[in-house]
Amino acid sequence: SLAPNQVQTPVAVPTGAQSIKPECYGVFCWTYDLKKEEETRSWKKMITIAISGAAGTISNHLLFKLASGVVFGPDQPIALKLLGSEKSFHALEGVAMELEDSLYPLLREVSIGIDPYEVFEDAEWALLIGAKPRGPGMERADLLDINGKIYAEQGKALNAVASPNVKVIVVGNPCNTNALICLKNPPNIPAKNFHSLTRLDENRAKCQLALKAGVFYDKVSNVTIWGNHSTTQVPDFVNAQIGGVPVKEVIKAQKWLEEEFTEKVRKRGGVLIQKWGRSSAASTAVSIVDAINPLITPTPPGDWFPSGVYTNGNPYGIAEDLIYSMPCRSKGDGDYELVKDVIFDDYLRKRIKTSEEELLAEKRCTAHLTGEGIAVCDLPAGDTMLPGEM
Ligand SMILES: NC(=O)c1ccc[n+]([C@@H]2O[C@H](COP(=O)([O-])OP(=O)(O)OC[C@H]3O[C@@H](n4cnc5c(N)ncnc54)[C@H](O)[C@@H]3O)[C@@H](O)[C@H]2O)c1
Repeated sequence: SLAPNQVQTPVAVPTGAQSIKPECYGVFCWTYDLKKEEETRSWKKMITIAISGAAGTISNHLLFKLASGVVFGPDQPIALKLLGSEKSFHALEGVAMELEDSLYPLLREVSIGIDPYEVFEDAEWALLIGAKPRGPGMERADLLDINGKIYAEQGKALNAVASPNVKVIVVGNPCNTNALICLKNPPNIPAKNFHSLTRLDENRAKCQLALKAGVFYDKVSNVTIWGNHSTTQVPDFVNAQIGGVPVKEVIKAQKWLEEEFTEKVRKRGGVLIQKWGRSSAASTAVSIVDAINPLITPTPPGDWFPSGVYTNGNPYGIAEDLIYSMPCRSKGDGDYELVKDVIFDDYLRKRIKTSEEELLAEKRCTAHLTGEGIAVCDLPAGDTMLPGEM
């Protein structure tokens, strides 16, 4: 008999060579009789999740979380569609082999490929992680162009073959502008469905506030990361709470909050690279799970979560037509609404503006990829892109 947290292993029903789908991988090519299994348990309808950069370091942590059921639930069978680059195709096969060998009952299909028009077919979630790293001496404008082209193409592919209501989370950097480019290319997918990942920054901010206040992380709520996933981001201690009380009433150290806390969160990625020798991967994968979760579960009353979303009709006066991280609430249906009751002071306003200016400059620099004419790269002085996470 099965313990309550176990799921019965499915029985593969091979129905002959004709049932083997050419695009699938290994054991996942067998056709399972899902209908028959549904009679014995109450599984939901299978969902399809596409992941780009699937042979990369972040994905290597993320895929096993998705397959285990901790993200979408123990009654949610999934199909994984893994997109790699030509260079990473062999590694992608290795990833699929490891998924096979993990015997996850909920993982019903795995397919791998390098053509987004094939891999993104019917995707209901697209977790776009694949990107070129910023090489030594590479200018920011070059990185925006190289990765922007990848995201323009993937946006077009999503538009052509994914589910029309696909939810897209862009992780590959520079993730806000990549997400904007991606959403500009598919005319049929609502702009509201596109997110850039700032959940890692939120988690880092919560950790630092918990450390300073001497409480566990779960006491910290209402943390917003405003703006770009870069060193201009604004971790908001003005609206954040600890145990339901404003942070400023618990941590009575304004200078620490304004300077040390803000710098620590903004530069955490770079410091981690100095220690680890590579960019954060495990905690990024965890933060992708943490970014999906608030979209599929109702936000607890009074709380919110930040996400890089489209600034169409935002109540904060931030320039329209950007992907900018702002506080959101969700009913758990995959959609979200922006939070209206936030406090602004001069400190926040000024910094929110700086991040906005950076994103506007990134947008001008990628105009050729969004259909808005000739690109002009007047990026602000000082390298504000997260060191090493590029
Ligand atoms: N938003 C965030 O909070 C955050 C945090 C950490 C890292 N990142 C970013 O995530 C991205 C991935 O990081 P990683 O550590 O997994 O890198 P990685 O280099 O280990 O993996 C990236 C993978 O993407 C693949 N790839 C490149 N171009 C591709 C394309 N056109 N289509 C599909 N796949 C392609 C590469 O072959 C590689 O396997 C980077 O851009 C990094 O800067 C974002």
